[in-house]
Amino acid sequence: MELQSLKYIAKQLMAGNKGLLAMDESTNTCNKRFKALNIPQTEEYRRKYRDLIVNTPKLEEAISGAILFDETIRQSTPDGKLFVDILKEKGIIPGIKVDESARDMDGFPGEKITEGLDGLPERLAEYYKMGARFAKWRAVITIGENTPTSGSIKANAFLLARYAIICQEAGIVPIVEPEVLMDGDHSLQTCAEVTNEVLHAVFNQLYQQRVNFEGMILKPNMIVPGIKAAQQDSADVVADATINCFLRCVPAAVPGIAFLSGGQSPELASERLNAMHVRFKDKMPWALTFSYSRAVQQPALEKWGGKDENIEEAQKLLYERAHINTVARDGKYTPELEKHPVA
Ligand SMILES: O=P(O)(O)OC[C@H]1O[C@](O)(COP(=O)(O)O)[C@@H](O)[C@@H]1O
Repeated sequence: MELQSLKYIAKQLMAGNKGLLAMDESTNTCNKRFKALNIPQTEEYRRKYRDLIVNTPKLEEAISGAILFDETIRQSTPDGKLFVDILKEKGIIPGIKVDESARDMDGFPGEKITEGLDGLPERLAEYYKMGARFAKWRAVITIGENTPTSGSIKANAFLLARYAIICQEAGIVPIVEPEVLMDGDHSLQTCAEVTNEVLHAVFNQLYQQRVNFEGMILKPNMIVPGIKAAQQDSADVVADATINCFLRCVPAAVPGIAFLSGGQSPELASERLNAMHVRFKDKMPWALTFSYSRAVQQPALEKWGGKDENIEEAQKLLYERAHINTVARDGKYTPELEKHPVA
């Protein structure tokens, strides 16, 4: 595949102050989130919810690309318009999650492995025809007493790299997502050490598998303490730890880094992204943005609650959260913005 077109897509995805919208929750994950809010866990309700998202007014002002799930890329509005076509008309580039989710890793208690390479070239060819121009694969790394092991880091990194080169050969920009989970009570320092090791392993494998760094995007975790850690560090500390780690591990040829939110609150995810832009303005070789699922969608999902009469208000909240993150990408976020998100 011509590198020029991969580079062009990656550049468009990272353009201006926009970010990526992760709306690719697998059926299991989506149902889990619906269940917590007593929303029926059916295909029709997942369709209704994704309909609400893609039809959110002004979404394209804040979002450059949207990652879809296989079920979603085939879905449409009640009058038969494919979601993927609605996104394209808005100038939002459609993307597709192609991994088959993380599952328990055989022989490695407490760790996960993400698979999904079987038939990938054929699946990508179909998604390309449907309009997808980028893809995503999420590997999961768990911090525990005896984890992560080097065996699981290597296996996940290798699979990420094979996925990435297969995408590039199909003309699709791979988003490479090695997520070090926030679960647990570990310190920020531990998250930094593990993330450092994981990113080195991932870029080593990407290099060995001949992935073009110019034609990919990295979707990493921020370096944060575990959700149950006694000490919760400030946004500035998180920003310094995260960007200093990336400066050591992520080649300058990579055009963009787009964060997952990983269970941070929407406010923290915005505040931390902002701190990185304030503290490292003009010092980062890559574009840095968001690719949040929960930290952008959660307030809207809660407002919707499965009820048609709440769609408009939920869309407003979705747009506001996406907009706030564009402000954070400009390094202009203030907590005040939470009260009056759109001037
Ligand atoms: O359904 P899965 O494979 O568990 O993925 C869950 C989510 O993780 C993400 O990669 C990141 O989501 P968060 O921003 O909520 O952490 C999303 O793109 C995806 O929807």
